[in-house]
Amino acid sequence: MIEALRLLQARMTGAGPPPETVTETAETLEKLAAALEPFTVPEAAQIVGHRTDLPGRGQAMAPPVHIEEWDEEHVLGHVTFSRFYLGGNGAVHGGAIPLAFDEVMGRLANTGRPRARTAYLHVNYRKITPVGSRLRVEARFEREEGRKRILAGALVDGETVVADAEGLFVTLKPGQP
Ligand SMILES: CCCCC/C=C\C/C=C\C/C=C\C/C=C\CCCC(=O)SCCNC(=O)CCNC(=O)[C@H](O)C(C)(C)COP(=O)(O)OP(=O)(O)OC[C@H]1O[C@@H](n2cnc3c(N)ncnc32)[C@H](O)[C@@H]1OP(=O)(O)O
Repeated sequence: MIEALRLLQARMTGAGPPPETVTETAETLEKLAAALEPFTVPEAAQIVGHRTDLPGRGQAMAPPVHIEEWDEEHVLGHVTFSRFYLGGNGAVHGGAIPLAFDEVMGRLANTGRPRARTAYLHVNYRKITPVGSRLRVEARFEREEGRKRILAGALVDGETVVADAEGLFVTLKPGQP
């Protein structure tokens, strides 16, 4: 279902369909939304966001980062930004890149350590990030200072770093949401 939605997002973004196809598509989507409505559940019971075995934990919003290596110190993976993530002129939207970093660095920050949330994410856009290219995703745990965890990440196209990031993740106090 999530894979199919991702495909739909990409196809819809890239489409210039005739009015009758637009109407038909909208009706089909409304029917699908209505079919799912009776199955609305509390957050803890939903599938999306909880499937750590799926790219982006099953969130169709998050770019589909495929994790290849993952331990307490580093994460390695790859991602291809589909047409859905297009900003303009073949480049990925600047807001989609932090989504990928937050997902990967947030997951790393929360691996083998108490829960932490993103306090900041500083992203450097070094080159345009091309839509449709398979990119390497890297993240590493840099250091810990009390409740603060500093992580680094990079998005690499071949040998070229297209974006890199520093993230601060702060350990949550008991009872902190
Ligand atoms: C969504 C996941 C949730 C968390 C994970 C849960 C379970 C994990 C399980 C599996 C994980 C799998 C995947 C995870 C994938 C993605 C995770 C994404 C994570 C997120 O996407 S999460 C959403 C966005 N995130 C927020 O929604 C945070 C909103 N915010 C706050 O909740 C507070 O703001 C908080 C808690 C951050 C800090 O608040 P606080 O009151 O507890 O602590 P305080 O302010 O005292 O800061 C303590 C020290 O950090 C320094 N400090 C703080 N902020 C700073 C900043 N911006 N710049 C520079 N320094 C800063 C202070 O200066 C002080 O430093 P010092 O001690 O040296 O003075």
